[in-house]
Amino acid sequence: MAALARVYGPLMHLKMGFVHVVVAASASVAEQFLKVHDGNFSSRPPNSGAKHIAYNYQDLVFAPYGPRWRLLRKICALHLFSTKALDDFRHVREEEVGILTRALASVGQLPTSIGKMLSVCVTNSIARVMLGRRVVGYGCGSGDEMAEEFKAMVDELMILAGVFNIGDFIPPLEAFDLQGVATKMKKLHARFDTFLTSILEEEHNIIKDDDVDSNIKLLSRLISLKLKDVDDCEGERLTDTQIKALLLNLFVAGTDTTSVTVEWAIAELIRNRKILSQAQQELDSIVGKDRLVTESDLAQLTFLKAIIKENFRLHPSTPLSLPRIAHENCEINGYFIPKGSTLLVNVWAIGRDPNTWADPLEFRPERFLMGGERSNADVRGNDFEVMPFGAGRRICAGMNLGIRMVQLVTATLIHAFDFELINGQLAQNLNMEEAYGLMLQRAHPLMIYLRPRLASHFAYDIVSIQFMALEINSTNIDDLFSGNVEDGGYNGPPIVYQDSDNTIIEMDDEQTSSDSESNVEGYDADLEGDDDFSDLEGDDDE
Ligand code: HEM
Repeated sequence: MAALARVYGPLMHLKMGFVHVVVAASASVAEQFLKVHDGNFSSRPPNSGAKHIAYNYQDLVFAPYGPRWRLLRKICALHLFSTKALDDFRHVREEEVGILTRALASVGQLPTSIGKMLSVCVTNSIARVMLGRRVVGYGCGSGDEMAEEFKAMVDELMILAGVFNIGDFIPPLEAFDLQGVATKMKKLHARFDTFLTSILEEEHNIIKDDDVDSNIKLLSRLISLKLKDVDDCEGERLTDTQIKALLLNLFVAGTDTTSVTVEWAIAELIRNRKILSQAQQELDSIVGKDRLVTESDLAQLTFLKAIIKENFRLHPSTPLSLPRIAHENCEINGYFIPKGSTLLVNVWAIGRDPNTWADPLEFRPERFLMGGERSNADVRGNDFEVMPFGAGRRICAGMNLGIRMVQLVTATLIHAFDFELINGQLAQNLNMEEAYGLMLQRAHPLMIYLRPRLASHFAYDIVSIQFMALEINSTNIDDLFSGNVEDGGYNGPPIVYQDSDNTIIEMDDEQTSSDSESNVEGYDADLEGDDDFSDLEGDDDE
């Protein structure tokens, strides 16, 4: 599509089956759609994934713009992604990144598929916040059925989401399900629903048992919001189905987007050694070599943040963002856009547009530093030249969490390790090919050796855990500390903790062992409403 735009211009019309698709491929055209005409493009087009997997549009990602979307979005903005909510769970992310670091350090001389490890770290960070438990382990061939099932479902969902389903573009053929996509989606939905229903039922029981601490988990908070009215949502109330759909969204939208971004960043840094050592110098001077990076260090890591922005420019994890649909006819840059057209914003092409960026294919974080060509540019939807999270009303709901996680994990990895390619491969020959799909995956997963570079006792042997704040149940404590790969838990040397009085506690062996029917509503039912959420979004200013 980027190549087509070079021939046909930054505003293109494609006819895909019965569907009119318009593609925006320059910053100024994207601004027209996502700022000037954002209200007209604030729903997503109908699609089989939303229907068969996402509880028939009962989720946040695909809900039509209207009261249901507003309710879910407000709940997320206030309870999940506000600065306060993110700060409350900062320790969980730091602990999970600490566990990742330990796991990577314990791999020793073996090559590591870094992307897989990153995915486990991000998934568990979200799971512990939402559910109070980890759901995937670092071990392979895990004996933990739930973890195995979860991982298999997410992998299958990613494959199905990337399939070009003919029925979505030629509606009369939808019923025939020529590729068998809808059938696979329905089966996958049933598995997800069993998984999510059991989690929800368990949580309902805990709340009935009057567990005072359970409200720490965000899932309990969501359940407690079920009976409450939320302003401007026209009496729409949260249902169990919507809670399950939201959980599904958070795991699917929040995990691979983040881990894939970090994997690209590490690949870029391996190819650009000078930039890597400049970042390591910054980290050594601000964090030192005796501990891991924390979220409170991030504000001071100016160069690291420029690296992350440059990486978002070149490797946005959803290269065509998520589609939108025109609610009414409109005119953009003199072109008539008919009602019902699908909008794709080519975020990938915009980030590489030679009319905007000097040497667009070069990895040059300095462009985002003082005196650089885009020193003030941000990636939060205000600058249309670089918008990995989209923009406007439907901008990524988890953006603040995504940015924090990408910054923290990338900073920790480059601070704690040096990287070496396998088989004596030269950095300049590293294959940077991209795979086709909804998500911008690497065609060749990054395989590397990791060489620890910090004082080992502090950085790799101590994970500072505040026991009081931990929300993991007993089963999952086993997973977390298990030295047994078969359990799907952490497999490394004994973990030493520091309690709140800074007393070092070494864990001994004993301690270390171990309604799926959607509430179907007319899709077009509630496209009205005109809200600006700028006041509600977590203001996670750098
Ligand atoms: C590097 C990390 C991430 C990237 C690059 C990313 C990117 C995006 C993009 C491009 C969109 C579509 C925006 C639009 O239509 O304009 C989106 C939507 C969304 N994202 Fe993210 N995302 C990331 C992380 C997360 C995380 C961590 C979560 C939650 C745990 C999340 C949850 C969502 C949700 C719920 C939506 C739908 C919002 C709506 O339709 O109102 N994302 N994301």
